[in-house]
Amino acid sequence: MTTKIAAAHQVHQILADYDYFLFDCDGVIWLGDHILPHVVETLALLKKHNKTVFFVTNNSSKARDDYLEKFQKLGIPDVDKTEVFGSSYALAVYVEKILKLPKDKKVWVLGEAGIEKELRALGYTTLGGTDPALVADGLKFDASHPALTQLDPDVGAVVAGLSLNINYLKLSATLQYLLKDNKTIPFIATNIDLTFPSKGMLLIGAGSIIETVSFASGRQPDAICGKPNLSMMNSIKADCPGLKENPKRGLMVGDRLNTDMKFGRDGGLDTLLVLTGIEKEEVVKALPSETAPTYYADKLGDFFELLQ
Ligand SMILES: O=C(O)[C@H](O)[C@H](O)COP(=O)(O)O
Repeated sequence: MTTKIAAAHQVHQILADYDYFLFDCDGVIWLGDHILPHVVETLALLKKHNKTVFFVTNNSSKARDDYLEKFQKLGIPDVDKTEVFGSSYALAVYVEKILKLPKDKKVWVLGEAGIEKELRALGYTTLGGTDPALVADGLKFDASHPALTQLDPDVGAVVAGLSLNINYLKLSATLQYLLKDNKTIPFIATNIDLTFPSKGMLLIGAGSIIETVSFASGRQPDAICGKPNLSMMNSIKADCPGLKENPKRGLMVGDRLNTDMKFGRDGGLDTLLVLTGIEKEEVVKALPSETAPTYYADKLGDFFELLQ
């Protein structure tokens, strides 16, 4: 059973019950480059009430510094890098801390600049990714392309995420590394979102791209670093002892059940689903209590609007 937030007294109750607000971004804060209605005012309201806010996004196309620019551009001021947790950053930390990939090993990237930047910031050399040789204008597929025929022997990990400039060459080159050395090169993914909410439509999500190379290689990723993986939650809790001690004072706000809501629930937080991204109200209302969000709302901006 879930409760719809539709009245001012419910917003007051939420402000009284929670100190820590974790926000998903695509489909909650913005759709592409469009900020959703009254999000700026809602975030300002939370700051006014001294709430702690984190932005937790599975979108790996940007690094944390790029997100700071995006927040600024969309009129959300004063976001600090420590408040932004992206799957590109989570993946880079995984490669360094969990996989312990030596820095003289290279990383093959199926994805965008966000992953490359976060890996390079930790001292890794990346291949693939946004390399212009793989996306040149008018490039026709050629099975003798060096990306397919001259595999780099120093590649020690294959990472995959949202790839907005995907093509057959990039997918096929990724497949070569996944098959190489009897399929032993570690395969790390950012996230499992099958679709990507954009203004007025759904686009192909990172999960669908990763599924393509998984299917072709017969391999599943060795790790998926974004939501709902709890290593991201543990990093947030490590930076926020209050949330760690009392997760029930935390509210995870998202638009997708199998990533955002599961992430919040598994982390011991209460959850709020907004209907501006992936899920539909009739689905949410019919969920059994184990998977239903604590609350749902038409949009995040309702917090502000209901108090007017
Ligand atoms: O396909 C993807 O990577 C996701 O749909 C998308 O970018 C998720 O971002 P989030 O909703 O976590 O901000």
